[in-house]
Amino acid sequence: MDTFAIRTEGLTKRYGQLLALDTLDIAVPTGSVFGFLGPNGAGKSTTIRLLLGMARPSSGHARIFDTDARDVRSAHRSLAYVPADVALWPQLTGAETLELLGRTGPGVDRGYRNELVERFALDLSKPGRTYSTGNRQKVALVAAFATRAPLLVLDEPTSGLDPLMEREFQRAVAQARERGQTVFLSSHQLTEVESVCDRVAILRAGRLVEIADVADLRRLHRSQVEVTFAGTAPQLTDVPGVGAVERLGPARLRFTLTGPPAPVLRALATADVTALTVHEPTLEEIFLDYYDEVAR
Ligand SMILES: Nc1ncnc2c1ncn2[C@@H]1O[C@H](COP(=O)(O)OP(=O)(O)OP(=O)(O)O)[C@@H](O)[C@H]1O
Repeated sequence: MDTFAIRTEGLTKRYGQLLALDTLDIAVPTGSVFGFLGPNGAGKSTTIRLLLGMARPSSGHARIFDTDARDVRSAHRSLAYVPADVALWPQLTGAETLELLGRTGPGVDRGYRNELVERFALDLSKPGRTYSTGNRQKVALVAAFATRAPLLVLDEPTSGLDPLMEREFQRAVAQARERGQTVFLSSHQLTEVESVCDRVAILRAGRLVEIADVADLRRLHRSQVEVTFAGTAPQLTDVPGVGAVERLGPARLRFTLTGPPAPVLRALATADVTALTVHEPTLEEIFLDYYDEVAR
C-alpha cells in the first residue's frame, strides 16, 4: 500500500483572472484522518473537485494512491465521496438508493451498512424526494462508510446533522480509521475536526497557511496560564514565550504562553506559587488566530 492516500504537487486552479488554488502541496498519510479547513471561498471545494477528477488543474497534479486524479476510472476504484449538497434520485427509496450507490463504488460491507442504517436512524422505505437535508446527508454517509474504499473524501458532511447524529458520524470515522481507511474531511465544524482528525491543513484565499498534527498545532499556539501566589509576584517581564501579562487581583496573574514552558517554569519557581492552571487553545481559537493575523 502507498504511504500517501492523497498527494498534491503544485496543484493550481485558475478561473479566468481568479486564482482559486495556488500551488497546493499536501500529502495525506494512508490510514490517517485529515482535516481540511478554511473560510468560505478558500478553495476547499475546488481542491476536492480536482481530487475527484471533476475539474482539471491549471498546473500541478494530484494523485490518489498511485493514480493520477485525472484518471477517474482508476482513481475512483479506491475512493468514496460524500458531497456537501447531497442530491438523491427523487423517485428511488432510501433502500434502492443505497443499492444503486453500492453498485457504483468499490464494494460494500452489507452487515456494516445495516448496522449504520440503524445507528443513523434512517427510514429506508421513503422516496428520495421526501428526505430532509440531514437525511439525504445520512444516506450518502451510510453509503460511503459501508464501502471498503481505502479513501473516503467527505466535503462538509455533517452540516445538516443533529448532535446525536454528529456523534454517530464521529464513531463511524473512528471505525473507518480502525479498519485502515483514510478519511479526508473538509469541514467548518472545528470541534468535530478537533475530535476526529490526526492532522489538519488550513487554507486561505487559495493558499496553504498551515499543515500540522492537531497536537503540534496546540503546542505551537498560545495557552492561557493563571497563577496564584503568596507574597511577592513572580517576575515575568522578558521571559521567553510569555505575553499579555495581566494582574487579576493582589495575588493572581494571567498571561499567554507560546512555545516550551521551561523558561516560565524557572521564573515561577522563584515565587511561592499556590495554584497554576493552563488552558490549551482549542482548534477554534487557533483557527481564529490565523485569520486575525492575516487580517491585521
Ligand atoms: N466554477 C467557478 N468559476 C469561477 N470561480 C469559481 C468557480 N468555482 C469556484 N470559484 C471561486 O474559487 C474560489 C474558491 O472557491 P471554493 O468553492 O473552492 O471555496 P471553498 O473553500 O469550498 O468555500 P466554502 O467554504 O464557501 O464552500 C472562490 O473565490 C470561488 O468564487
